Amino acid sequence: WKERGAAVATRQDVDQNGRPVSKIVKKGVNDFHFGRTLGEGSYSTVLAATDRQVHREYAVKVLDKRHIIKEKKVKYVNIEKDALNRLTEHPGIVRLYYTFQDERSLYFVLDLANGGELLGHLKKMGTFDEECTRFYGAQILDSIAYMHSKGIIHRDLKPENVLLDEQMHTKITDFGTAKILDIRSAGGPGTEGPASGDPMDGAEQERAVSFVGTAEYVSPELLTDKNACKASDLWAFGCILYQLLAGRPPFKAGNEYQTFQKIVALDYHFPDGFPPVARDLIERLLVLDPSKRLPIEHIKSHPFFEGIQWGMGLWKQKAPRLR
Ligand SMILES: NC(=O)c1nn(CC2CCNCC2)c2c1CCc1cnc(N=C3C=CCC=C3)nc1-2
Repeated sequence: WKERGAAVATRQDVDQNGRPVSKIVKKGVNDFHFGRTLGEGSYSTVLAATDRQVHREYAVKVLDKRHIIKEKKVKYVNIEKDALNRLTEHPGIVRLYYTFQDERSLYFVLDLANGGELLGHLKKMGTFDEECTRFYGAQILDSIAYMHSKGIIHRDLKPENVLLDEQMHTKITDFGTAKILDIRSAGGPGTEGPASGDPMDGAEQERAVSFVGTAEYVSPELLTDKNACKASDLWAFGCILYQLLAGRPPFKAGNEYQTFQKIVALDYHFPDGFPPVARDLIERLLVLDPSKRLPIEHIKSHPFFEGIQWGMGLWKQKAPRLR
């Protein structure tokens, strides 16, 4: 694996004349004390780890080289690393600090989210109230907006991949199934979306061509024409909002195939008492035609998010007590 773009650690040192110098030091596995297992994948294990020099906790994702090659996942590993290297300046996304490798494994040194998964807290509570749904929904949306501005589609957004840090703020993780769009549609000056602001205009630039995702949150376009686009993340976002308030995802059946049938038929219902303003927003996200889903800027100004302070204020404020 080429170590490209990975940040390396620097250590403040002094030269022979006592002048401060920054020395590039490459961290290695011996620089960490490994602790509990946080998660396991088909070719990776994520462990809590403490950097022995600076006594700081991280999550270290250990990827087995032989497994990656055997399961033909080299492309996915490089996409994950490249995606994470593009997403280093947002509080709502697990940050990759640096990578290193040894003979057997690759190591991704990442933010540790000590608060566990949003899904775990939802299961404990049953459902979230509107205030909590508004706050967590806003943080997730703000992170999606940042990802999309950097030309990254997550493609597997779900409550299991929304982690919580010590302040109970969200951190989105697991970019192993992300899609990196070409620079023209990444966002930023000169690559703004067309006048309509519709995330799907110029769709030929924004389409990705491979199948990924978790059944309950997969968008209809991924099932019908195998194409993911930025609006596919907004479909998953609509499913997450519904699940926070209802305590279950909108599309769930006895098996994956039946779940897929419900999705492409838009076969879902709101439980009695579901908050009407939230229902209005979700109905504008769970739309079969991706080009007709509410674009992010319109979601932010929807009445459901009234009172949300978008931008850094959202990340500085105290998280509401879960109830
Ligand atoms: N696949 C990953 O990159 C990844 N997987 N995990 C653990 C998973 C457990 C199942 N649900 C999805 C996440 C992590 C990361 C990134 C980096 C990362 C940082 N902090 C945590 N923290 C956790 C704390 C308690 C329970 C689970 C995870 N976990 C991870």
